[in-house]
Amino acid sequence: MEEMTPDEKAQKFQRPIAQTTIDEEEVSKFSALSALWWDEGGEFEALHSLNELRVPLIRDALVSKKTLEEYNVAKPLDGFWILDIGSGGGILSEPLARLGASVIGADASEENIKIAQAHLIHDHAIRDKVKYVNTTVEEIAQTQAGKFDAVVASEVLEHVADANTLVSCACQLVRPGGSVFFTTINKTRIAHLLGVVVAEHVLRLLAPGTHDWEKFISPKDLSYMLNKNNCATRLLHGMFYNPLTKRWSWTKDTSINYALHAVKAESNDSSNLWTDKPTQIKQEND
Ligand SMILES: C[S@@+](CC[C@H](N)C(=O)[O-])C[C@H]1O[C@@H](n2cnc3c(N)ncnc32)[C@H](O)[C@@H]1O
Repeated sequence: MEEMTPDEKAQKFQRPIAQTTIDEEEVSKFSALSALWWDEGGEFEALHSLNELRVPLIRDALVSKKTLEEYNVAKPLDGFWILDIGSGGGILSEPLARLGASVIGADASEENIKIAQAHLIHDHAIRDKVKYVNTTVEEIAQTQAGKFDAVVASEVLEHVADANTLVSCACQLVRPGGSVFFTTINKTRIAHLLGVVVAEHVLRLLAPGTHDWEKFISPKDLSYMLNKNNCATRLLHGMFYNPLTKRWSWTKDTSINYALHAVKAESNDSSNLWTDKPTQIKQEND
């Protein structure tokens, strides 16, 4: 894949923030599938099983291992405010609330929000811990800057009109010292072959047209955007989906799916961010 020159890269990421992250076609696609969010063996099966990786990843990044082991707390995320951007049917918001977090799930699709609310209402243990709102990250950023301990955008970056805007707003919304988490798809040839051609057209794991390779983003570019917004990448993991077992596992290989955790600087001093790059970024094959 062709590398951009530093000048091209700066131009690409320094353009003014777009008005909206919404790609209407993408949002309609998910609205049309909204009845299927909680069919655990259906269209969103891979998102349900992705919880096995992403929920512990978020928990362990926010709460130290020592605290988890020594205190054996049932709700380790008690007291944490988490914004789940592109929350869909609430597949990730709900387990985060079960760990004690107060969660705002925001989705651009009204249908998704209704499904998420309808599912939540039956769960007495967490129904007061989650609030779903039909809005975008840029709207929330106008009033809630710095209010969240963590902002999560899982499997969302590859569906928005402007990833740069989403990343910038996510970084505004998190408090200094807080965390941002992304899971998404790398912009590589192998990701196109397996993530689009095989997953959508051969194995039919996803509806054809679910993903557009043009919207995929490399961990390098994502880290660059985060750095520009005062957030330093702390952890980068590849994720592999086995279509036979329908399970995910962690892998060093970030060439297809990956998870990234970044932390916002405590002050506006970004002078140390460039030295904080994860070593695994050098290993990616894009
Ligand atoms: C692949 S789903 C991921 C859902 C959820 N994060 C999960 O992993 O279970 C992508 C979601 O992002 C939402 N979405 C797309 N563009 C958005 C935007 N600009 N702002 C907020 N949500 C958006 C879609 O409606 C859809 O629910």
